[in-house]
Amino acid sequence: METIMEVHLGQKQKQQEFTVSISQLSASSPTTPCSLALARFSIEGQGAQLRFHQDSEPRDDILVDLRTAQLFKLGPVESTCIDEGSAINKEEEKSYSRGITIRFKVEDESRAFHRAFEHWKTEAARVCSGGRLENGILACKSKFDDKIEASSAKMYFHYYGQLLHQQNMLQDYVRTGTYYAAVVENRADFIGRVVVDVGAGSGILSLFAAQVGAKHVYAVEASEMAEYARRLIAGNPSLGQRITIIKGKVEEVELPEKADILISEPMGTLLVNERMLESYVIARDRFLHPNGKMFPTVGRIHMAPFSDEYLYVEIANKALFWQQQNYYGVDLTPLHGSAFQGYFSQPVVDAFDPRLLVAPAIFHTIDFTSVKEEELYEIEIPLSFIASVGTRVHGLACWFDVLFNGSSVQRWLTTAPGAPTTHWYQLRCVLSQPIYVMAGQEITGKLHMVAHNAQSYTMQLTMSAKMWGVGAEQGGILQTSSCKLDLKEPYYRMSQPQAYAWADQQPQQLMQSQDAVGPGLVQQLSQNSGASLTQ
Ligand SMILES: C[S@@+](CC[C@H](N)C(=O)[O-])C[C@H]1O[C@@H](n2cnc3c(N)ncnc32)[C@H](O)[C@@H]1O
Repeated sequence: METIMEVHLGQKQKQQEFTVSISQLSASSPTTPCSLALARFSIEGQGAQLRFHQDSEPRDDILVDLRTAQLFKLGPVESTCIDEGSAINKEEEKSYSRGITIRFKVEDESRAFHRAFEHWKTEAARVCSGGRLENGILACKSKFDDKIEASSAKMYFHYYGQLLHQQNMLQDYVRTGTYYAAVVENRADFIGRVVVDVGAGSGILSLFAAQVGAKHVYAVEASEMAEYARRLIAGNPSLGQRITIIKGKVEEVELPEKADILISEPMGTLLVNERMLESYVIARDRFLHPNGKMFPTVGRIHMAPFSDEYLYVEIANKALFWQQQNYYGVDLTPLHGSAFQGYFSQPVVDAFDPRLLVAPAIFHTIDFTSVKEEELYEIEIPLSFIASVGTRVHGLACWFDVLFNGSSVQRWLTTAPGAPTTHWYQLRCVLSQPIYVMAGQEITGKLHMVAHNAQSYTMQLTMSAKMWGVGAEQGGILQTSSCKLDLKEPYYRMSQPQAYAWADQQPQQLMQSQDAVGPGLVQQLSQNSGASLTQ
């Protein structure tokens, strides 16, 4: 039987109650007489608290700040709770120390209360950032909320909450087929194991894990897609009985046990867009046993300079509109420069012919098993290439691949140019000022990416042509070009006609299935491409 647990701390969802008898002693008031109260633990919008609700008005409730409170056993059925924090309810004095004597009916109840107290104290410490608002209310924010703008997160999870977008990913057969193959070929990594599916979406990867014999899969999904996943799993009962859908962010939910293996599809454009890799790494630190496996295990960003006159002219021409001096009698030219730069600040997303690359590619590796979440906030990649041909370099072409480092089979999922196209396509950063190179000349530079709170990156690209020929050993720079781009605002060029027909000219191995495509072939393609460049 499948279950759905709503675990989203910060909302009124987790509660536990005990009926007890209490009396209160505080610095400002004498001991109160014994009275019956409902002791209720909760993590709410107001923070983590223990509320003693007596028969009277809710405003007479006694609220205890679980981050600072301590509980001592006075006897088998009697305990005292010391609260040394500031008042949570604003009517109370701002700073105090008070004791609440609690009497239980039976010893078992006392034990259960102590256990719950410890559990909720741990929860309180974990979910509360420690910030206290002016009105004395605890501000509980998760790591996700701390770094991501609420409006961005809202749009993001709204997008993934729709079946049409999940379908788009499911219909990327290169993507989904490679995940399936990686799981099936490495069933030994899943049989009898506890699995966490990080950002489960429709639940497809959880179902794959259950198919190959996972003991239990916890499928964590923050968007409304969790409900659809529950329905999909209910419709596949033989697998669904080993899957638990948990609606919430991986940064916030609690799981009943640690995982042997994480499975996830956290890759965005250029691998890092959407900043979901950070959630994958947080999930690793929160849920994975030491030495547990991660599918995928490693990701690589590949980069190579390219030459594409058609693309350059197309982008530059977009700004021509602003060259008009008489647009209904208005001179638009003062804005031409800004419009021109604006178009070049958009990374171009499309599938291009690998023969446009003018040097063998280099790559930057991110090991998901060891990278620290903070290391993904800023990524700096030094660039160094040797041009294979003399040409105009229009910018940097980028793509990524990920490795499933299974115990039985190592499988790569690649988004390389020339390999079967995925829904990620490839990405090109186009320089507004191209640079000229000769065959054998060194191209240096830097790709600097800084994460922003709209779940993406600002990119700064610099490319330089180094001195070449006589005197080159002195290492001077002949020409430099830079541009700043926002990975969040790409130019999706897929609907545009491609300027070249290349399918029938590809090497035979490119026409073969994804099985044949690995990082070795990607390198080979990149090496070949420069030599056969046609402009
Ligand atoms: C790229 S989709 C992959 C969906 C599914 N695993 C698949 O392979 O078809 C990523 C999913 O992760 C979810 N997600 C992203 N960040 C998350 C987070 N911090 N916590 C939980 N789910 C998250 C998104 O809502 C989305 O459904």
